[in-house]
Amino acid sequence: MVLQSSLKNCLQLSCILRTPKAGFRSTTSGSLIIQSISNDVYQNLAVEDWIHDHMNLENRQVLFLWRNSPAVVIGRHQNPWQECNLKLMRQKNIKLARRRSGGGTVYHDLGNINLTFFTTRKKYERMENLKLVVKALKALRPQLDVHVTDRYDILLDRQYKISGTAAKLGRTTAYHHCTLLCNADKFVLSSVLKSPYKGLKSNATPSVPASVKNLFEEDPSLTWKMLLDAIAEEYATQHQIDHHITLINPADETALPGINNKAKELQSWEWVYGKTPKFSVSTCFNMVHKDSVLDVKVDMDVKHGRIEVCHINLPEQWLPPALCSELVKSLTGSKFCPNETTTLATTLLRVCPQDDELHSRWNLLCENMVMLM
Ligand SMILES: Nc1ncnc2c1ncn2[C@@H]1O[C@H](COP(=O)(O)OC(=O)CCCC[C@@H]2CCSS2)[C@@H](O)[C@H]1O
Repeated sequence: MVLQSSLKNCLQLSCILRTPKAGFRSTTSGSLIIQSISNDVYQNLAVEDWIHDHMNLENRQVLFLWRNSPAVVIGRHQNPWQECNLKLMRQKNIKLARRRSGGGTVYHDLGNINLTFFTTRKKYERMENLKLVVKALKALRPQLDVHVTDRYDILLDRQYKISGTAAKLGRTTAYHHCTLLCNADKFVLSSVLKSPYKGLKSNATPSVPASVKNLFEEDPSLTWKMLLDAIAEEYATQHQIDHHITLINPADETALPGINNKAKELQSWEWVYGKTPKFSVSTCFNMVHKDSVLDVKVDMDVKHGRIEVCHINLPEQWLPPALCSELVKSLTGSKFCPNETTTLATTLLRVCPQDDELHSRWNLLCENMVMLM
């Protein structure tokens, strides 16, 4: 398989991809296999958006191949607080992305391949695409026991998930995308996909946890490049095109006009957290102060990622109600986010009465509130 130089290809691609949406080509063999040169999850999701919004898929189908540096990708209608361990992700520098398709939460790193199949809405066929992937795997290693389930997972050895699927159906165009676990970090995968929250209630789509396995555990002689090539080969055969992969640079505004704005939007707090369906948190924590332990109960309603209603229940003797309601007042309307809460707590503590005892109690309460987020 020849991977041509990215620059040359992006220039070619700018001509191919920028065929006006209304433009019409009379053959179906204009199908394309493209691969991203970026490992940035937001840029790669932006490529999906771009193709979905700008390409005429009437006479051409597109297969997009991409890999990301460590990231957790939640579905369009999911709640990140419910699906993953955000604190651990911040510590490990693992990005959080919300995709435009529905479904559950998955972990990506360079040991995971993503495949996006673009078609018209009419030709959208998830089962056919997944069968193509299975066929490619079998062509490479006939002994692999891989099959597609009725929920569009690909299983290895009848029990281990190696691929998860999601889709976006637009008015005229559609895409189906799936993962393929090659040698992703399974320890990180399972630890980041565990939420520490107990009292969280929401109608957000829940994920369906599964036992996962990497293909390379089954056959260490495989490489991700071999898998990509095998899939490209099978796609090319089925679409009667040449099997070469065209490299694409998702930061290339000339080839993909408007792409950088799409990536920016996908990275914004408003999209990633703000699109979370309304949820509530009811929780308790202990505050150890001097020799006593105090139980604090907190109830919050969160809408568009912002605290809409907040109740903090703690004894009047411990903190004057006026101080507690100052905190509640500034939390209301603010982002359900540790950074924002830390900033507003710092501001509040500056105007707190210069009483050391009260100051330290209030500080303790603020610290505990930050830890909830
Ligand atoms: N990378 C990867 N591949 C396969 N399975 C995974 C992966 N990461 C986690 N999981 C397992 O799947 C469940 C969630 O399964 P669930 O069925 O809830 O969700 C999915 O499968 C969604 C797939 C989305 C694919 C898109 C393609 C391009 S961008 S993301 C999770 O709890 C883990 O047990």
